[in-house]
Amino acid sequence: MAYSAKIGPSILSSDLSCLGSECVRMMECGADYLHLDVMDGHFVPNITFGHPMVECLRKTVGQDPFFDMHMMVSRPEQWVKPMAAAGANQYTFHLEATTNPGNLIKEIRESGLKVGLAIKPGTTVEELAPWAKQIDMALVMTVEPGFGGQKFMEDMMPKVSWLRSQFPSLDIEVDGGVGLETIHKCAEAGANMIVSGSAVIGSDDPRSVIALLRTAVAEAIQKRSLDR
Ligand SMILES: O=C(CO)[C@H](O)[C@H](O)COP(=O)(O)O
Ligand SMILES: [Fe+2]
Repeated sequence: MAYSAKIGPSILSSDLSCLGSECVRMMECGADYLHLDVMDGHFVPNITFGHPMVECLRKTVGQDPFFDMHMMVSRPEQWVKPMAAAGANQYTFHLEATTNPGNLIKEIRESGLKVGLAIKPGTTVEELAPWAKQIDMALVMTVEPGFGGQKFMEDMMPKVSWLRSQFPSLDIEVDGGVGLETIHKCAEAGANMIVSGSAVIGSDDPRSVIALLRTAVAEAIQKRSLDR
């Protein structure tokens, strides 16, 4: 099985005045990667930060941590090169935000980044499927994008199961309301890249939460491989 369990804290719900040290803290607590939420106030009704912040975070955390950029922006084409120059590793754009996903995938790759493709809750997985063989990761949103701390949408799990059945080695990420109460649904459905914001950042013991999330996913992966 090509994919493995990876936990990527979303720093959206951390103290935004301390983003650098929060990123370092998450890596020290065992995070596999960092999920950085970029919002432009247009694609979603909220604003976070852009590539200048990413450049500063890269300087603070060093070269190793993998930055998965969740681009909740209306013109994703505009930020590929700036994000690559700032030190991003993966550029995850929304299918709903572009009329030419094929061209954008090509641009992202040519900039040396991995490609993630995200769908909002109202977008069907069949719309993502034609691109699945060209991307590194599919992101199935489990909340309406825009804010941390929302309730997990369990009715998104059939999308994850279907993707896992059709693309057995694809990295599949879930994002929104994922924590210790909801991880088992995600893991059983076949998600392997787990974004968790408030459940990790808000915990007194983020190290344990990250470890428990990873174990749940790793066990589901092992079970799936034994069932095959
Ligand atoms: O993309 C996002 C919101 O649009 C965030 O990554 C997500 O909401 C994570 O936070 P939480 O785990 O608290 O839901
Ligand atoms: Fe996100």
